[in-house]
Amino acid sequence: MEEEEILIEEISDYLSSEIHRLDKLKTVISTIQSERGSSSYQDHLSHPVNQYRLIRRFTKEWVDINRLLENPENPPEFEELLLNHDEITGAAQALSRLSDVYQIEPIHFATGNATRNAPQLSFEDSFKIGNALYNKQEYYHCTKWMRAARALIPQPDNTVFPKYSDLLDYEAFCSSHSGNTPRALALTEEILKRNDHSEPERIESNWRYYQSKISDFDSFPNDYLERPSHYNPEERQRYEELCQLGYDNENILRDNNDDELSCYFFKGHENDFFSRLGPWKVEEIAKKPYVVRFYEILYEDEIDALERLGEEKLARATVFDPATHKLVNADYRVSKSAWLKDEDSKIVATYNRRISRLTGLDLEYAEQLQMSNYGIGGQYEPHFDYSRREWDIYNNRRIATWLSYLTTVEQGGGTVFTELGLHIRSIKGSAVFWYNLLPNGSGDERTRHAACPVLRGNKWVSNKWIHEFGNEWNRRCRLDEEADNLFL
Ligand SMILES: O=C(O)CCC(=O)C(=O)O
Ligand SMILES: [Fe+2]
Repeated sequence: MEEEEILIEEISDYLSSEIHRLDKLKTVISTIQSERGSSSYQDHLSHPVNQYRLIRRFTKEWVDINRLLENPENPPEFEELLLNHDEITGAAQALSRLSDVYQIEPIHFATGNATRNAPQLSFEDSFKIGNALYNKQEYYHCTKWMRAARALIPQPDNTVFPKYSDLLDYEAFCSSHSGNTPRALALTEEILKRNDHSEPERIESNWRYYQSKISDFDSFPNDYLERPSHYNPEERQRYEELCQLGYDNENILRDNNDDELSCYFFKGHENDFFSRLGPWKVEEIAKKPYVVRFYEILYEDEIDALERLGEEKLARATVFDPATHKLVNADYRVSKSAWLKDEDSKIVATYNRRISRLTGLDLEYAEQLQMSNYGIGGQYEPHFDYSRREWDIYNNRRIATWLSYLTTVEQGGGTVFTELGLHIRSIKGSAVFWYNLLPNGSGDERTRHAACPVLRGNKWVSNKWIHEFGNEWNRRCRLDEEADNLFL
């Protein structure tokens, strides 16, 4: 009887720990299920908040599940899907970038007011994002996310981690490091008043420290936060203002309305019978320099095929290790671009021929077709497409760019020309063309441009960079004139 009693106790312990384990598993899996929602994957992931949450699940919830499954005989194998914490940091930085460029306060991301039909972030998520930024010493953004977490924390907070006082503590530290010590002091005083922090001595010593630093700042407004400066603040501001045109009112395309622009049907170059029979819709976007958009330049099935080819190459680049011929868990960031050759598909070759026919330019020296997919907050800061390195200047630079859009982005994700004051929306099936070099061969600085971060949607573009060589007769060297139509 005694032996049996011990056995019963042991089995009961075992049972209750197993029940506890299974309960936990159940809770985690149902959290995951509820976050996944019921819309299509494409639609779901068009929201940056959902992209963040997917990344978070593979650093937290699935890691927990993996641990909870340690004993059973046949656990599903998914270790190679788990992400390390850098991914959360990347996502936190991306959300903060969106917050800066589109002037959306983190609390609006958290409450679902940032994009149409947006999901919400919990206070834990806001804290986690703030914490990742704290670890990266990005105190300006850390302050904002901690503040959002504080606004969202359930009250009273006895059962949650972190507690309200912990959030105050983080926010105080980040405020102080972003230059607002009076704010840090006020927040620390609030912690002391609450009298529920687990390290009261540390909080008191913080309070003394902030107090000692404060005298010079007396007249600071309480919630003042200075945004860290950028290496080129004026261009940065122009870039952000132009990007903001793509946030909501999609009809506004430009803030510069000086040129007389028109739309026309383009019947092609001499001997282009194809275009004469089926002219192309062209919209002039700027005259000097000449920038045009072709509409309906790619057909639906071509777009699908190009995206598929691009995706295959992107996927291979991230998970396939050619040295070992094995699937590897790449810890470097996912590359965004893939290059497509004529031989990859008839569709690529056909499209390249079309580009050549419409621009009147020879593609023998052109680069392969580049496919780019922008991830969470994906962007490309202001740049020139032509090289400005000394050596390259005499060596076959990119004379022109043919930029195709394979998706329509719901919010954000336009291309902006910072010198021209232009915002070009990403419209599926269209392509924008411009010359990067003046007819005398020097770089045209007015072509400085950038890709705005994708706020909502999925952005696929493709670049075809056409070079000088082979085009000596197609676009002749001239000293004084600039291109003011497609064939100059
Ligand atoms: O994606 C865009 O809108 C522009 C991309 C770009 O400028 C580039 O890849 O050079
Ligand atoms: Fe570019």
